[in-house]
Amino acid sequence: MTAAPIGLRTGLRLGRSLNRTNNVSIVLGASQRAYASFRPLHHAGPRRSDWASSSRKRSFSRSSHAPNATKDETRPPLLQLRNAWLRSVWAAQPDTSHSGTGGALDWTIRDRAKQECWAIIGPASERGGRARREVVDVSPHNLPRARSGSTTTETSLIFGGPASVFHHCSDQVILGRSRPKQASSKGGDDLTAICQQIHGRPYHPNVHPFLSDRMSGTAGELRRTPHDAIKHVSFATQIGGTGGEFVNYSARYGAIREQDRVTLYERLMDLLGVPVGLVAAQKMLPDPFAASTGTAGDAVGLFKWSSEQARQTANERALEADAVVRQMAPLLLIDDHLLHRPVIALSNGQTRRARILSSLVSGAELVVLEEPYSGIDAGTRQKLSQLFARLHAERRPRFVLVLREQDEVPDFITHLLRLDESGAISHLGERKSDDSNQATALSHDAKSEAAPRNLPARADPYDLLLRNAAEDVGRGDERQPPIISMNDVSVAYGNTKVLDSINLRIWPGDRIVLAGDNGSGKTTLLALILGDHPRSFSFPRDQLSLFGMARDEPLNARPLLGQRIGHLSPELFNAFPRKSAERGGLTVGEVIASGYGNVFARRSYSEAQKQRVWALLSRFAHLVKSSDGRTIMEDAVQADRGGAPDLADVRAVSSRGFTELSHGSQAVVLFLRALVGRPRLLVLDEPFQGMDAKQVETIRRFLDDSTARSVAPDRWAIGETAEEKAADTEARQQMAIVLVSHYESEWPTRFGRLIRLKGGLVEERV
Ligand SMILES: Nc1ncnc2c1ncn2[C@@H]1O[C@H](COP(=O)(O)OP(=O)(O)OP(=O)(O)O)[C@@H](O)[C@H]1O
Repeated sequence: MTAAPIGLRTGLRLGRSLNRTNNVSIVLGASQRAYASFRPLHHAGPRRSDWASSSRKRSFSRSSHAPNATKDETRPPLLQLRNAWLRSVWAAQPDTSHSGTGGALDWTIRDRAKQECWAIIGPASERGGRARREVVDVSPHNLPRARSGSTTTETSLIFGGPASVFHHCSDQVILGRSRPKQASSKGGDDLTAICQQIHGRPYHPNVHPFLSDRMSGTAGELRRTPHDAIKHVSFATQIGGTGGEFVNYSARYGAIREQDRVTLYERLMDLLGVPVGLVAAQKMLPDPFAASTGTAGDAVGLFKWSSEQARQTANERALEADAVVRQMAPLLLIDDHLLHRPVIALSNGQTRRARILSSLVSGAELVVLEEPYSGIDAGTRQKLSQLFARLHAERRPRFVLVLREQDEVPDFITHLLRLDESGAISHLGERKSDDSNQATALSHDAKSEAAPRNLPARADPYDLLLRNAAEDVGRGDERQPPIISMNDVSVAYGNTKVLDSINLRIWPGDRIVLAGDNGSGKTTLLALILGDHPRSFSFPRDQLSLFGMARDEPLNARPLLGQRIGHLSPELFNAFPRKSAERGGLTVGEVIASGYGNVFARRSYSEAQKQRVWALLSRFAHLVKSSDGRTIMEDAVQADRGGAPDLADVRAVSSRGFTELSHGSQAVVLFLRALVGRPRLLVLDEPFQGMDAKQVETIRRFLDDSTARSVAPDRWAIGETAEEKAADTEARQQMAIVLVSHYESEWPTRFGRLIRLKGGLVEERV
């Protein structure tokens, strides 16, 4: 749930490399003071509706193009694909208005506001995900080439720039990105640079017909590039670098470095072409909000205006940009406090909203939102849906949503492109009346967070938890010393209180759901429990005790704590080192074994530890799939004996390279890593992200069966003898578990405690 830097990928400009000098500090101080006293809200900036019409007057504005100028029927389509060939999308079933055969896709997205809004739905599996990405990012290579002398509309690519150079780039031109995404080979940086120089020019009117008038317009301000007009905001799980290094995801809890203090407001202003505050300082530009010194010094110098008039002009532009930011931010539930918070400090959900805001502020005309609801709390999911529906209906901008198959489809979606596990298009066209696909989930009571994800229907998870609590199921053993104890613990950043007087005990055997809206303090609380938060060192033992000791006790040193706590979170998933096995990366078995001591590298392990890794893996190996979606164990079983898995099968899975696995399988392996050392506390923060329904169900069943007073016989016990198995069962029942999930439907059925946070306070306690 930690924040990631705001979406530079969505078009925010990268600042110049930081060059801190004494001068910068002086100017920065001045600009911050000036800005602190600056209250641009009183300024009568254009209303959002005026904003579009006044866009041509304003040099920074990139707002939508005259929204209602054309009738729906005559509007050029937003997307028109003819005979596009997609490698991963191997089959398609035509319907009346859209068709595809084999890998060749015909698909039109018309600009019909309320009547047509598309979602692309694909499974989270590696193969399904690849097909999904290909549909969003059709590459020029996939479109048929122009036939010489042909007049047919199948002429698919028209390059305004040097096509040959462009052709070599792995450029994506269709729905999502309109600029080179990555350079695939050595020397790619050069290619990328060349492509970036020309990226505005190549475009294909048949693919994005709605851009035609912009491109042919003679007035300078009409000549918008696809890059300006189409934004791709991706929240899909990003797997970290392949260099094998571990990324320190807990850095945000500590003192934020000066250069990382850039606020959301400063990022957004920069996006509108108005660097202010720290961004201005980093770019070594004068700050338009800085008070004029009125001295001759204004005429010269790196951080000075050339004249008083230049300063005034810049100030006026800055005020206009400020008005735009402040009008749009509340739509995304971003208030003044959040606007002025360092981007790095935003919570996961806040970061996602900020990235959507950046695409809106930039004036994009078509925004492709990938997995916009994951990591977002139920209430906000509902509000976001209402916002998207309203904006799409008004074409400010138009949206295309990319969803996983387990996501709910919001009501305003009228058309679907649905891909199945194998990459086949199972539906392309209007949403069928019976194709509700959990759409009603968004209209559920927000507090219940009930948003089913293709999981079997069952009793209301919240009611189930209350019943468990009443029957003492999922409740820890309070006769034993608590594992974690917090008394009146508060955490504040400056004046912002993030946790407020928290009192909490976690007992052996507890099964706790930690709930709360985005920004309510869950990650911060977990960071204290995990001992990752620097503040955890400052509390005396009677305020914060981890395993009966203060955090700074030698017995709570990081490696020792790592042996007692198993942990999985989206941040750990993203940060885990990934290097291919050929380059010395970890195998599946080595990743699981790295859970002993919670390290992120290969170590040597005892024979007993290896045996446990294999024994644990044997229970879950059937869930481990390679990146092409094939179950490794099944392959082995089918090819060899067709029988139950034996040690050879398990070893085959264990020796596979971790990076060879699908996303969901990597998450399963990291779950086993968290378990392997028989931790006394298991912290599972959104553990199911990226897993398919079968993987989620199996892990949930494992958690349920590991709860004391389980009704099911323990089929997960590990050991040779009955005594060993009993000891293993006992250890799992004694393990306390804290789970965070924004989806109630993912809660295991035998949890018996709930802590719900709101604004840093405990709002509900079961
Ligand atoms: N270094 C910081 N400076 C200022 N505010 C911070 C800092 N770090 C976190 N915050 C704020 O603390 C609040 C709690 O953040 P936290 O990440 O704990 O929320 P969360 O409940 O985990 O949210 P989410 O569900 O979105 O992940 C947020 O409002 C966040 O902006």
